[in-house]
Amino acid sequence: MQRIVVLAGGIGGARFLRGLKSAAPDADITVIGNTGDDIHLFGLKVCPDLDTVMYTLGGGIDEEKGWGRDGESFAVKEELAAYGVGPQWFGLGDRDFATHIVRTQMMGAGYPLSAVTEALCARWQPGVRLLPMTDDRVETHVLIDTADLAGSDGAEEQGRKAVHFQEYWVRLRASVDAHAVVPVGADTAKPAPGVLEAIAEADVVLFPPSNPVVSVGTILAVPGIREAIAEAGVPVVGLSPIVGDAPVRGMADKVLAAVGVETSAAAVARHYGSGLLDGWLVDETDAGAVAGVEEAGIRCRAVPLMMTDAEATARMAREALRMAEEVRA
Ligand SMILES: O=c1nc2n(C[C@H](O)[C@H](O)[C@H](O)CO)c3cc(O)ccc3cc-2c(=O)[nH]1
Repeated sequence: MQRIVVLAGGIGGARFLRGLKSAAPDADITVIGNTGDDIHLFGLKVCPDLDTVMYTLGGGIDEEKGWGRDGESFAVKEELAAYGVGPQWFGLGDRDFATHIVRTQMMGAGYPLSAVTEALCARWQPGVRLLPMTDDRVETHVLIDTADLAGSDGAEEQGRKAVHFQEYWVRLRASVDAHAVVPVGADTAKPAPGVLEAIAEADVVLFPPSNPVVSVGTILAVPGIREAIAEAGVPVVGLSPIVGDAPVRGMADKVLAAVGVETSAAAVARHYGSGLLDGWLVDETDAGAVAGVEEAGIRCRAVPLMMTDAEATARMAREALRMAEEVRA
């Protein structure tokens, strides 16, 4: 049986995984999920990327938004607002709240996030083994100018401030410049149980079209994970989240700029580098980038990369697996 390890962020990773499951129905898939987006709200631990993968593969996702539960209502959020308790900019629905309550309760009882994730997945049956990248607390913070924060009247001394990734992404809609992206806690985090073992036993490692900085980049920032992938000696193939010099969805350009990477399919491949990446798929629109990526020592091909429907997404997954076989040969 083919053993596939996938490093996944939120929506892009989850949708790609759906395609991968249909392209390789018999494969044993382990997903290493980003937890740098996690946030504590109302006393609850919220894990957006793990939940997005779990709900998407388990059939409980809001398909239109790509995050949160289907058939959602927002009574709790409205009641909290009536008490003047925020933040209101983060849309937690009633059904979703139940997940965070169960998670927080189990963690309060001493279970690590990896065990809690397994327990939540017992209900959702995502058809993959979903592991958080770490059981330790990692929080991605984004450094912005204080002048860009609402409420700043410009009179106070101007400087820089680190805000939680979700505040940057959801409240500020990544509308202001990011000067740095810091996965706080990553440097001392340990890979969660099973992560290094899954990588060591993998036949192929895939980077879906997830955000290279705040999703895949954060997972790679956990000491030991990047090294394990580089040393696994198996094909590592990625799919570009950048098509035609713009992110397919989300605002990846903002955080790419913060780490000094141009928003292009070729620049993202070079950012990962040939020491990590063996193969890279770019969209047909970016066929002109293929030669440059190959010059950087990474096998590259242009194929359709828009996850417009299940079949198109499955084709992308098949192309990634085919490229892995070519690399292996
Ligand atoms: O744009 C939004 N994204 C929301 N997301 C998505 C999420 O913040 C980001 O898209 C990811 O963290 C990026 O990978 C949620 C995800 C959850 O699991 C639970 C609640 C939310 C709420 C929002 C929201 O209000 N607005």
